[in-house]
Amino acid sequence: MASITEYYAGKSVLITGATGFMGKVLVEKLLWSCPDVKALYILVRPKAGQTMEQRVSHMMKCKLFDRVREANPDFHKKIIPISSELTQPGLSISPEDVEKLSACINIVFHCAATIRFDEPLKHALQLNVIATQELLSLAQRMHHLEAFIHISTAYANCNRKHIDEVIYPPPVEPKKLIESLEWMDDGIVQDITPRLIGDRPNTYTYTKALAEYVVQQEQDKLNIGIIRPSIVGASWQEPFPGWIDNFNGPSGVFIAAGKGILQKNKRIWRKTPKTTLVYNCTSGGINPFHWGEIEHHVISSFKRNPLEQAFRRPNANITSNYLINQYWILVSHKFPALIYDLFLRLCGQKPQMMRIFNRLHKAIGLLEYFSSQDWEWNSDNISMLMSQLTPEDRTMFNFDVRQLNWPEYIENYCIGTKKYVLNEDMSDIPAARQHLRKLRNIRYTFNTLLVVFIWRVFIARSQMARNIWYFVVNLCFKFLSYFRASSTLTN
Ligand SMILES: CCCCCCCCCCCCCCCCCCCC(=O)SCCNC(=O)CCNC(=O)[C@H](O)C(C)(C)COP(=O)(O)OP(=O)(O)OC[C@H]1O[C@@H](n2cnc3c(N)ncnc32)[C@H](O)[C@@H]1OP(=O)(O)O
Ligand SMILES: NC(=O)C1=CN([C@@H]2O[C@H](COP(=O)(O)OP(=O)(O)OC[C@H]3O[C@@H](n4cnc5c(N)ncnc54)[C@H](OP(=O)(O)O)[C@@H]3O)[C@@H](O)[C@H]2O)C=CC1
Repeated sequence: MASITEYYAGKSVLITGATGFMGKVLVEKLLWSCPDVKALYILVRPKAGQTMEQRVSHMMKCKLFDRVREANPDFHKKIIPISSELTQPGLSISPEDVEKLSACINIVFHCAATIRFDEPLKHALQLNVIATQELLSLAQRMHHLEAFIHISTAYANCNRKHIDEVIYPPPVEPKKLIESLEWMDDGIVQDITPRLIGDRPNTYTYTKALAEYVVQQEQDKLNIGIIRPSIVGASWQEPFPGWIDNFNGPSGVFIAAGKGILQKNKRIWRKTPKTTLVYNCTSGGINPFHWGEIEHHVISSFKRNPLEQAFRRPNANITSNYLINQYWILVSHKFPALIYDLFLRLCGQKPQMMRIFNRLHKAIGLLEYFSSQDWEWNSDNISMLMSQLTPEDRTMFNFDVRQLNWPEYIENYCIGTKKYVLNEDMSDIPAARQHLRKLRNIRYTFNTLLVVFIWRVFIARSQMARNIWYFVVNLCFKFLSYFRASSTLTN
């Protein structure tokens, strides 16, 4: 049997979403571990004032590609950008490019998607479902296609508690939904979205479920693999530990905790985990790690490697109690934010803390569905795949999460958010630690003054408080006298 590296030798691969988080990692891994791959065709659109070429050249300068660049400075020659806007008919690929792709592509990886939880349904449907259909049509024109790999999510079927490696019936027939939404204006679609998505939390998981069904419909014509990762954080080992470039999933929450703008958090649990080619890529069933443990390691990691200019000391206590949570939001988030914004206003600067907290609460609200429930994923196909690999491939393409040391992973993850998401320098850590010590002293001083103030107010108003106070002071005095007398006798 050919090894994976041998299999890719001389092959041409088409990748959508190559400029995204997962796509970039895939491009890097293919270039590194399959150096004889013939070409990687990537569908890219112009964006944010940058042409397709500028975007690709910028992407290839990313630190992620350091080892590939070092091994082969000409690696960019294997990357062939194809202009494509996935929301347009025919993916807006030129007829010449369609010809080219039809003639040479052997494997397709479909990573592109909108992963926003608050995406309007029409747009999520357009990108996650209709564009997938278009890509499948294109794939059918490819004369040498061997596999179509669709990247889904382990949460596509999050309305179920036990998720097998099968395609479940879709919540609605995609074709009918597409036809109905076509004539509706955005306002109507927004109004009926909650009814449509039903027991799913957002348009993302809903449209990803529809996309799986759409892909499965082509299984008689194409060799299809559906990959369902759960939550993808920073890189584990390759190309180096801790690489991450976004705030998605839990990363934004980690950063918020590290910056001290997440003092208390809602309760989080975690207990994660056959048509033949669906792969649930989850870790909970094999190497579980609970949100409570994650919290502990994230906080202690950020105390060792603090982020710059933290608002408060890293913290995030998990609570399931709604009232306690609301209390901490008020006391630990809103009140300090208000004071800080007032301070900024007095200094003639624009207030910003309240805005950051509101954004954070919105993000946490959207994540809460996932962080407060348990799912059980069957991952037999993943285990089977692992057992079929040669020992060399198992090392080169290591996805055995049993070997993952969670505390070490979380440490690298946190350092990765500091270095690659926030672009902070590791040499600033001593200054950041000094800043945390200053924050701790401010907190102690503030708390002491607060206690003294409250007590003084209380004493001034209540005879009973005064009596208790005199009783306690008297008791302390007596205890001290007794202690002094007994120590004089002993001497
Ligand atoms: C230390 C305590 C830890 C204890 C553990 C606690 C963990 C709790 C968290 C649990 C997380 C559970 C996560 C489960 C997720 C499962 C999902 C399924 C898996 C997937 O398929 S992955 C894809 C998931 N998709 C996402 O994660 C995207 C979610 N994001 C959004 O939908 C939007 O970004 C959001 C949150 C609605 C915000 O939208 P908007 O207000 O329009 O802002 P922008 O997106 O334009 O961003 C503006 C600006 O803010 C930055 N940003 C984005 N998100 C965050 C964030 N969470 N925290 C901080 N900052 C964030 C963004 O980069 C932009 O910055 P610019 O500089 O570009 O302006
Ligand atoms: N990250 C995670 O934790 C998980 C991700 N997944 C899945 O993995 C896949 C990739 O996710 P991830 O890399 O995190 O997402 P990103 O948001 O980082 O990347 C999305 C990619 O899709 C492209 N794209 C979006 N809209 C268009 C468009 N209209 N035309 C052309 N390209 C477009 C983006 O291009 P551009 O740069 O031009 O915007 C980008 O390359 C998705 O299918 C997602 O569902 C599944 C589980 C977990």
